[in-house]
Amino acid sequence: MILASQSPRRIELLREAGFDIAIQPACIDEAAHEGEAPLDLVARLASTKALTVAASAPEHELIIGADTIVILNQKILGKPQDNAQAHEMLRALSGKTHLVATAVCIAAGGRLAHVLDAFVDVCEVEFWELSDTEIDTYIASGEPMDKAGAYGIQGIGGRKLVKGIHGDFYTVVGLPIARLARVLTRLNSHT
Ligand SMILES: Cc1cn([C@H]2C[C@H](O)[C@@H](COP(=O)(O)OP(=O)(O)OP(=O)(O)O)O2)c(=O)[nH]c1=O
Repeated sequence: MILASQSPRRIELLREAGFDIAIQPACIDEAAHEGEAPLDLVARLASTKALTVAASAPEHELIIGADTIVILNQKILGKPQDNAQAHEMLRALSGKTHLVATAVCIAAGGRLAHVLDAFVDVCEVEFWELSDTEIDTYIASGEPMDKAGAYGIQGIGGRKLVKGIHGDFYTVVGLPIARLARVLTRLNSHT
């Protein structure tokens, strides 16, 4: 099985769940298309990652692609480019409830690479009201930089910013592992 992702969190979650995976990140253009809905974008990116790697993978190999986005008032918050953008995102999330969507796509490799299964899992996350000092202290920790929405629920973010969640914690981290494990078990029992 190949994970088409460089995310250390996804690698760790799959390995901890007992899956033996090889890593082959897919470098793709993650920009949204004009007028594309957030859930359509996240699903497209997960399947593009999986299919890009699947095309050069061995026949019958399973490839997993995933993508995570943060959605506030129908708008997508990606990864911040710099501290100023991280501040802007965290200011917008302060005191509000947003959605985190993680799309997962499982593809079969080889010349006839194709999608075997795909789903989007959504979790609701509520933030405490944040002061500018709290935001700047959090940014100074370095945690926001490689993360959608400029926070990590698994780190300091979860201990300082998050008031509550409704849904799967691991969807926010980047991979709804329990749901994915069920799909993989079903697919493996068919092969
Ligand atoms: C909201 C949130 C996001 N994130 C992370 C999950 C994802 O790794 C990242 C979103 O970026 P993605 O583009 O989904 O993934 P990635 O760039 O890390 O890896 P790849 O493209 O190779 O698959 O944000 C957290 O780790 N914790 C959080 O609480």
